[in-house]
Amino acid sequence: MSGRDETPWPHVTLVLGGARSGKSRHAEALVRAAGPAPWTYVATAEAWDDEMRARIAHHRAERAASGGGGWVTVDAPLDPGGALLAAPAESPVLVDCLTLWLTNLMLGGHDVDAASEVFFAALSARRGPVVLVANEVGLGIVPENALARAFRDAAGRLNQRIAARAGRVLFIVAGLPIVVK
Ligand SMILES: Nc1nc2c(ncn2[C@@H]2O[C@H](COP(=O)(O)OP(=O)(O)OP(=O)(O)O)[C@@H](O)[C@H]2O)c(=O)[nH]1
Repeated sequence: MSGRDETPWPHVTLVLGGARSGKSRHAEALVRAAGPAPWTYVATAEAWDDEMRARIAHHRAERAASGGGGWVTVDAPLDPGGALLAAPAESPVLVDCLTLWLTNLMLGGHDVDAASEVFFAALSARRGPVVLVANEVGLGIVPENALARAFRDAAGRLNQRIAARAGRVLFIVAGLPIVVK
């Protein structure tokens, strides 16, 4: 016995995929289909430079176009669990993306295990549907750099832990979903 809470999360969907695989678009559609607005978009990305600002503006415009004003965006680069708990009860929530959250934690020198437990507790407490987006980062060659290897391992472990408890897991390839669980 690990002593950890490992109860399942039937209300959680994990959407995995590589960069520009179409996972965000697919996840947004799942959230819109999961229940009426408001749909909470928990963003873990930070706009470090002009390219990222443009990327974020593009995503916001796409959500406005597809969601007709139904999306509420919450920035949570370090505490997506807090944003989950603050979202209206029962309403659908999207967290995009866990891998960037992990990056923020590791680059900021935070305790990844402790932060993960806080996030998992928030997932357990939530009743409404939650869609989590994460990158599948381990399909390429082994990185030469130790930090990149540690990151790749941490991302894979996080995905496994969430997939084990999520009610549904999808892998998006070239815009198309493969049902994993
Ligand atoms: N801060 C902030 N970030 C956002 C917002 N909308 C989207 N993002 C971020 O944009 C990122 C996803 O965009 P991309 O990097 O273009 O997606 P991708 O993972 O390469 O491609 P796909 O697999 O096609 O989704 C996520 O990390 C989001 O957090 C927003 O309104 N505010």
